[in-house]
Amino acid sequence: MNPSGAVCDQKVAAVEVTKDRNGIDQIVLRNPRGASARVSLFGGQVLSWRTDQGEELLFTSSKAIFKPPNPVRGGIPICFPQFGNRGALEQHGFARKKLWAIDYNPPPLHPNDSSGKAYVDLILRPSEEDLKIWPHSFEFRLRVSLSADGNLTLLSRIRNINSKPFSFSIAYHTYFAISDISEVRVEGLETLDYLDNLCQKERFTEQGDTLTFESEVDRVYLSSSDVVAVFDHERKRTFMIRKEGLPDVVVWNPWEKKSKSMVDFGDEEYKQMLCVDGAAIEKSITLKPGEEWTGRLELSIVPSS
Ligand SMILES: O=P(O)(O)OC[C@H]1O[C@H](O)[C@H](O)[C@@H](O)[C@@H]1O
Repeated sequence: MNPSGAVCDQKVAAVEVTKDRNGIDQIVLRNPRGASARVSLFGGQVLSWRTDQGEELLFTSSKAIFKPPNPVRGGIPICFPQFGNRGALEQHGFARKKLWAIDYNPPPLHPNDSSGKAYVDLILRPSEEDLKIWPHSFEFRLRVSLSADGNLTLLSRIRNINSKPFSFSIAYHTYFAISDISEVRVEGLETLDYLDNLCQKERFTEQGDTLTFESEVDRVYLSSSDVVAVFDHERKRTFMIRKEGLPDVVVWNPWEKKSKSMVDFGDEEYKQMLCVDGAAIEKSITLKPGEEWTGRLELSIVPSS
């Protein structure tokens, strides 16, 4: 481990700690081919994921507000312990607005989670304030890693260190950068039931073979398979989303009207983003005292015709 607590396999990868304009640490992960990822301690949020050609794969709004306590509009905000307004907490819970810490001594993981990867271990523990609004002691450990082939993995371990059970929801609210919303399609959600946030969370069944976009979409697909694909015809590439412990998939594009009502969204920028999240929302996860939940999201790209 280097003095920062960020870790890498020295032979193949590099990890660097920098500060953002607010003095908050950011960790830059690099692989030997030149792919990179950048993670902020604010929110434990991945803000950038680039190919070895330097091409950004995650969307960040040109009007994103980089000043805490606002979460950054883009990258991969973590919604925890609540998704959206499905509960008594603020929208998407508090984790995305908290300062996480580097975890210098994480409990061991499988060697496959480390070897050949650049990675950093982060931890979030509740503050006194958090405990007032959500009275459950937890440890949320997050490992963000970049593999030699440029895949980005977010591995979460959430432990109940309280004396009573608690339940939570979680989503990795992944803003993919796309060529144009009218050029993409999502596969892996066909025939699934979904809850439509645009219709008071009413339940519908997906009828199409693939999902394409012509207007605002704000849905939670239920119990999907562990692989979902976002095809971008114009860029001739496909994002592969592999997930474990995350049964649901959020699909969100605000379209023109809603994005115009958001102060941190640039004009027409809704065309260049699509959120497809690995999530556990409909059935919240319950942890008994001492229990731990593990969830994994792995993102990769493959060329397509
Ligand atoms: O603006 P935010 O709080 O970041 O939420 C952005 C979006 O997140 C999810 O996709 C919700 O389903 C949407 O209803 C919400 O608009």
